[in-house]
Amino acid sequence: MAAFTFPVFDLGRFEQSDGEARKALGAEVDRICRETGFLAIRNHGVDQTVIDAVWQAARRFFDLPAEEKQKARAPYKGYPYGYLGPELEALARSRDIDSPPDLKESFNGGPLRVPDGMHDETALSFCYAATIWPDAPHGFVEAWQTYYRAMEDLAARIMRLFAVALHLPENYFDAFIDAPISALRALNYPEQHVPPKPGQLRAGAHTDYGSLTILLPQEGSRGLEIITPDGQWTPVPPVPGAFVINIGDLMARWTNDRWVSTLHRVVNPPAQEGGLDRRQSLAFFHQPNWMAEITVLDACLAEGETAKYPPVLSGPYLMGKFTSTAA
Ligand SMILES: O=C(O)CCC(=O)C(=O)O
Ligand SMILES: [Fe+2]
Repeated sequence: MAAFTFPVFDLGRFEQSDGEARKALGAEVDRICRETGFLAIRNHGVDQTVIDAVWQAARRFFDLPAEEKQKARAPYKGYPYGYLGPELEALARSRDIDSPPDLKESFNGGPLRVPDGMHDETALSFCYAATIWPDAPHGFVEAWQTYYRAMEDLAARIMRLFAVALHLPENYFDAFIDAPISALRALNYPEQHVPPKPGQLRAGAHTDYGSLTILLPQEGSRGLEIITPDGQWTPVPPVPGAFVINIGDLMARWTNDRWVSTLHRVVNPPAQEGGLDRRQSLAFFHQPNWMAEITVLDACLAEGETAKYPPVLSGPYLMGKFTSTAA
């Protein structure tokens, strides 16, 4: 098999295209989402100052003393937002694989507002639960919210690209994602002064749960790996100035598994280098509206083929996935 090349897609070029060129670019994305489920998006239009501000804010937050960070901690196990300290999550457990906790800490935030008329008690106590903001560093909340809004906008543009890739009307997904329940997570993988336990990783092998994830790994950093179509763990190379996008389980389901929600993980820095390689990342987990009904797309069913999955509601589906990973 030919050596795997990580796919890179130019979003701005797609958005300016029309006619046959647009169809061809959509077909390219369809092929990538069927084979790899991961791609880098460049020429995405997100302002670098917005990225730098949240990156620095997250770094300054993670640099605070542990007691300071704990003031913003999630108040109980399973609470979705706030600070999640070291060794509190094992992503591999989402696949029923017993594993030591991941070697990371994170800060998590939810939707910026509760939509008018939202009275669902379960939604209000889960995805619309309050984000527990830290008091420091100065400017954290503003930088976070500005980046969150930029990610919501970028995710909506990528969903339009996905609609074209699936031969759907370009605005097909718009009604499913006009009150999305996405979450933003800042991750810090500390230097490893103590060797990891057997089987312990920075992030255990998992798939993401939602429609798509917009990942920003630390520039030039190593560690993120995906299973490529040949079944091998393969490093995602740094692509300067690009976001890494991946399909989540809900999108795989929506497309009747035409598109793949690819297994990925973050491996430890090489022990021979002393484990002294801190790594930071930002992950935006895009998730359709709480009440969006996700029914296998007709466009993904060949003549005579039937859907593999019954319809699910986006919010309750996410909740079911979420509860399995607390360590
Ligand atoms: O930090 C990374 O590069 C990936 C993190 C990830 O896959 C996740 O949190 O779901
Ligand atoms: Fe992930």
